[in-house]
Amino acid sequence: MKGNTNMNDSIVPIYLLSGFLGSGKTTLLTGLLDNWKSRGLKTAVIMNELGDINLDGQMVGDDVPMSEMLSGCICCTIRSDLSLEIKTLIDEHKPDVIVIESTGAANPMEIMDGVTEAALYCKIELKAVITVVDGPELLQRNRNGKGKTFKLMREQIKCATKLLLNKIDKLEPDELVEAQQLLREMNAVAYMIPTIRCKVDDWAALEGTAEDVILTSSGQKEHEHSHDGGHHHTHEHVMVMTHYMNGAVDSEKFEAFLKQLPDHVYRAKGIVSFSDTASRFLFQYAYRETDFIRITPQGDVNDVAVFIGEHFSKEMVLEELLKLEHQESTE
Ligand SMILES: Nc1nc2c(ncn2[C@@H]2O[C@H](COP(=O)(O)OP(=O)(O)OP(=O)(O)O)[C@@H](O)[C@H]2O)c(=O)[nH]1
Repeated sequence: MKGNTNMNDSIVPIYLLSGFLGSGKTTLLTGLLDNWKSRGLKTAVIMNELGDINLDGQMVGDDVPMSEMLSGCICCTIRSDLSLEIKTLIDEHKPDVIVIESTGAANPMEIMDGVTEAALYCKIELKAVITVVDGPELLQRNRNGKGKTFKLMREQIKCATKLLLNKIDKLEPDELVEAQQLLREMNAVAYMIPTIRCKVDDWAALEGTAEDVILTSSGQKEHEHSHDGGHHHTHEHVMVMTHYMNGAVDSEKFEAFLKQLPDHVYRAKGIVSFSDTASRFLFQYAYRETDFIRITPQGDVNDVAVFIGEHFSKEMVLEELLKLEHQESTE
């Protein structure tokens, strides 16, 4: 903190990133960080993952202060700690801006409460709730029955002040119109932009003003999620499986394994070492698509695979993984 003469009298803007699992929140975070950095702003990040390790953190540079809230969802287990996290980040790092990336299964209303609480003892302002929407997924979930997951998606859309309709490269023109209309029905006021890989040209429009947060958060009254007595969780049907890898696996066999995951696993990611390449990879899987990025992990990071889905067989996934590991150790 030497030489930091920041009086810290200014109000620290907070941005909340929300969106369903795999919609593109981390992709957007990377863009926001680059943008703020290029303007000389120091950003701090609060990340929350459902599961016990934070993989998205690997995508954030060493120079960005980051606080990780793991094992659970900000809104339920550690909601009151969120305000403390915010205060600690401000005291220790004096950031110009804070961004909170919430787990895809979180209800942003609860996180907004935590941010509001923090405002009691530090100078912060929730500037925008940015919800990233997976275009194809929205249309599909809207057509095929409207279960709990769809409800959660709608909550995230409803309380947004900024909506990114993402993955439009996977939509036909008429589907794009349909998705835009659907978003407008759910949220008539938010600023909305269609994007591919969350690419935004007008960052200023995304940063927005505080007024629109207040405007939409008044919708909170309609919101039935209660933490007293009933304790309804909007995401109790979401399952997570974490497996720490026991060794390297073959890259092609691993990719084939990902592509054959049960339908109910809608998200997987992790860090793997391949027996046929020298470096480690961050892998991503969302809706039948895989993505591999070569990485040099920060600090001591284990090889691990995390699977998120609704009621899938953890045993079956584990069995397949062990088979892949075993094949390599015996060859
Ligand atoms: N085709 C396509 N793929 C995209 C687009 N945006 C993101 N992706 C891919 O979708 C996957 C998920 O993106 P992330 O940014 O990690 O999504 P996320 O919301 O942070 O995921 P979680 O943190 O797991 O909830 C990655 O493999 C991205 O490369 C897009 O516009 N089009």
